[in-house]
This record gives sequence, C-alpha cells and structure tokens, in this order.
Amino acid sequence: MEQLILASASPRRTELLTSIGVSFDVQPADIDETPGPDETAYDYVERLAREKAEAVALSNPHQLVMGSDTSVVLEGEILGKPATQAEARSMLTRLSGNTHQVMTAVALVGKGQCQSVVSVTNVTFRQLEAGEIDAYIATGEPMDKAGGYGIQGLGGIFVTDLQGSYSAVVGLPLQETAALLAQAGHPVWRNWSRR
Ligand SMILES: Cc1cn([C@H]2C[C@H](O)[C@@H](COP(=O)(O)OP(=O)(O)OP(=O)(O)O)O2)c(=O)[nH]c1=O
Repeated sequence: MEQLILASASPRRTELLTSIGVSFDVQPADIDETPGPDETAYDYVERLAREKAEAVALSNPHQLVMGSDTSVVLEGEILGKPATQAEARSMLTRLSGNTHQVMTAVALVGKGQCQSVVSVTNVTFRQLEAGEIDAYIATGEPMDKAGGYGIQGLGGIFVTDLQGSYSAVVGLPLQETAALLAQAGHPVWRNWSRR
C-alpha cells in the first residue's frame, strides 16, 4: 500500500495506531486551531482533523495521510489544551462533578479525497478536591492534553463513568480508525503477524 503518514505530534496517537498493527511515518501538521465564530464543537474537531491531514498531504500527494483532533466539550464549550496552570485549574474545576463529552475526529486523505469520522464519548468526573487539582497540576500531566487531564494517567482516578470509546478519549478511536483504513482499501489486519 502507499505509505501512511500520521499528521500528528501526539505520542498517544502514535502509540494507539501502532497498537493495532499499522506501520506509518509521523509528520506533524502545523495549522491554525482557532474555532470559527459559530462553529459547533463537532464541526470544529472534524475540520481540524481534515485540515491537519490536508496540510501534510500537500507535500505528500501520493501518500495516505491521517489527521486527528481531540477536544473536551463542556455544555457545548470547547476546552482545548490549557495554555497556563491557571487555565488547567479552571478547566478541572469546571469538569469536577460533571459529565462532559470528548470529541475525537479522524480524517484520512488520499488520492484527492477525504473521509472522516467523529467519535463522541461521555465522561463523568467525581467531585475533585481543590488540593488534588493543585497536586495534579504540579505533576505537569494536564498541560499537553485537551481539557487538562489524561484518562490514561493519573487523571484516571477522576473518572466515575465512560460511555463510548476509551481509545478516542486518549486520542484515537481504534474501531473507527480501522474502519476508515479498511474503507480506503487497507484493512489493518492484513499487516498482522504473530505476537
Ligand atoms: C482528554 C484526553 C486528551 N488527551 C490528549 C490527546 C491529544 O494528544 C491531546 C489533544 O490535543 P490535539 O490538539 O487533539 O492533539 P495534539 O496537539 O496532542 O497533537 P496533533 O494535533 O499534532 O495531532 O489531548 C489525552 O492524552 N488523554 C485524555 O484523557
């Protein structure tokens, strides 16, 4: 198959895509991530995933390129990666005791075409104590993650319920990603070997 390029700087996405037996190159995309004035969170993550893939496809026209975006959405509001510790504190305080959505889009660009999917997962946090929020921020874990937490790390102790795709919360919905690749004529299982 044509070489697949993952247009992402996220170490979680590299790990997740590797875990389903796909081989690929990594080429992060640098795009403007400002939401449009009336853009819904759903449309926003889909557009960003597509624009990341398209940006990298420009210089790799004969390759398949995958882009993805994850946003945490609370009452319709997009919470991206916190820029400061104060912003992380404010996000975690708002997520405390509430249910939010994690929206992760994946887009696959090849031969001038783009296919995309959006996965929506409901995640519920218990009430968080102010002291534990501060201790969590001091670990550094929130800073490169949408919504200011990592479910796969220390942040896992905040989660009381999850409805949807765990892998999508970490950064890439595995079922949907494999389905996109299969649709493009590259079922992931063709590369599987004994392990
Ligand atoms: C909610 C949540 C997000 N995240 C991460 C996944 C993504 O890496 C990040 C969301 O930011 P993104 O902007 O989607 O991705 P990124 O900037 O890390 O990488 P790129 O745009 O180059 O693909 O948050 C977790 O690792 N665990 C979680 O529980």
